[in-house]
Amino acid sequence: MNEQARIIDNYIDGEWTAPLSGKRLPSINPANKREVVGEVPDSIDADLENAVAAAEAARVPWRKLTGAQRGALLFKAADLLEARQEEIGRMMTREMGKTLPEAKGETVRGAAILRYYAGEGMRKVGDVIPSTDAEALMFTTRVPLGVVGVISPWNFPVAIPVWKMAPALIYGNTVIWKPATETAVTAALVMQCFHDAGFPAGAVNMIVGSGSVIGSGIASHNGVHGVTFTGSNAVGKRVGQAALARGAKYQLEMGGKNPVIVAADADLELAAEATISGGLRSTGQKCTATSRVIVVSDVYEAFREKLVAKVAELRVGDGLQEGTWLGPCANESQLNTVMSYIGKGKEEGARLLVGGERPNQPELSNGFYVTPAVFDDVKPDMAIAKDEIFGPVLSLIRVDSLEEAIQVANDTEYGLSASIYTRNIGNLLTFVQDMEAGLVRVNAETAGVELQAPFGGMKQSSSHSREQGQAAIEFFTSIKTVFIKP
Ligand SMILES: NC(=O)C1=CN([C@@H]2O[C@H](COP(=O)(O)OP(=O)(O)OC[C@H]3O[C@@H](n4cnc5c(N)ncnc54)[C@H](O)[C@@H]3O)[C@@H](O)[C@H]2O)C=CC1
Ligand SMILES: O=C(O)CCC(=O)C(=O)O
Repeated sequence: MNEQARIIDNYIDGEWTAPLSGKRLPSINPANKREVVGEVPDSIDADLENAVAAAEAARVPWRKLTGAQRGALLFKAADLLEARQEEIGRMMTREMGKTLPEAKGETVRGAAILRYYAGEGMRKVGDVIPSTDAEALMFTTRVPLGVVGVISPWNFPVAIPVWKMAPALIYGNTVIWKPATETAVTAALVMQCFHDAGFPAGAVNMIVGSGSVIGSGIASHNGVHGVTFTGSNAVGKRVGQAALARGAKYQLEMGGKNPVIVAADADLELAAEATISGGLRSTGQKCTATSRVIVVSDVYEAFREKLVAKVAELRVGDGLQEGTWLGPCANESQLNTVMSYIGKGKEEGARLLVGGERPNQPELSNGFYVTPAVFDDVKPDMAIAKDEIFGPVLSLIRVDSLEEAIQVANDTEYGLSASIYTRNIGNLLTFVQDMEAGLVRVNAETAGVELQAPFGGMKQSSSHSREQGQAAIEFFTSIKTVFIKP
């Protein structure tokens, strides 16, 4: 990697390697589309072949290290990531727009994830099970899948790939990582931490290129034994089908249309703050972002007034500038999607109360900015209430009772995260029991994933698998049942 010019290479077999196509794609600053942050590889199948060969050659020696030895490398990578949080955070902000405090926070979170999984190298991997044969010893152990493909999106350029790569590596797999091209310079800085930590050649590799060539190539390559993906539903399904067709293991983490329910007894101040933080931080570009705000009629007007007043105060701007609360959309196509949903919302009869416009300050004119929007009078069958927008758009939906609130909240093809604001124990227990989501949160925003707990969705939000915490071992290993007789 050339640090000065930010010309990024692939990382294969322990070395930075130029793409065989000789071609690179620009990585653009969404706060200023004239600023090219880096030139990143536009790789071809032959680059992927080299990475698969390197990961395959490394896989037995890597598996044969002890968990403690692998863990020591993860601890080193964590220290480097943490020490470089300023540089990595700034690059993340320049590549995808989230504010610098969020970007640095995410980098530190990456270090915490690496440390958590470093410790996993010393924990138990199986159980002793009584055999029906009195002389035999029967137990389970776990073995790595082999070569794991990691396909990651641009919205969490550090945390998501790290929460996939760290468990893959600690359990003895080798890795081929395809980051999103939009954030591939940040990815290269992460990769440099693994390199500097001293991982053996081939244990972890990075190939940058288009999804249709490199992403799809990983999903369908017979030399890749497991594929873990986070991104859109449309692509996730294709990845899953390609892996299934050749008998590989796969894990998909996809969209959400996450509701917050505001009950009649809610602390409205807290609920409004959490709706804003959960829905609009990172410019609404989280799969756990709040987008449907379901409010019981007793407090509807009072809550709406608080919410709109607070949203109107949020400062949109360059994520590197102090005081910016909300950066631009990550890329032009994301901005176009958001603007088209704002148009659809108006056409379908919802009332735009605030935001939803391109800001008119001259200093923002070259960025992919949109002011945070709140729609009123949203009906559950409108597009803005059904589709994942992945932008700073909140939809207020009025209901008459908690029962109706939960029914509306569940009326979606997604089931990732949901939250409720209430102080009534009956309400919260009903919500916890009846809500169809992988993550349910009471008096807390819908976003906010803890690395030591399982994370994943129901319905179309995931392949029904879970990531993070102890759950990760289920994907990244296979159980082997051992029966031994003297
Ligand atoms: N669940 C989540 O965290 C995310 C959801 N999204 C959703 O997806 C929408 C579009 O965003 P995109 O960046 O276009 O997401 P995407 O699903 O196209 O991209 C995610 C990753 O998959 C790769 N990819 C693309 N096409 C592929 C293919 N045919 N085979 C294998 N890999 C492929 C991409 O290069 C990237 O690394 C967003 O508006 C949002 O709704 C996007 C990013 C993250
Ligand atoms: O809310 C978070 O911290 C993680 C969200 C996430 O996984 C995503 O947006 O893809």
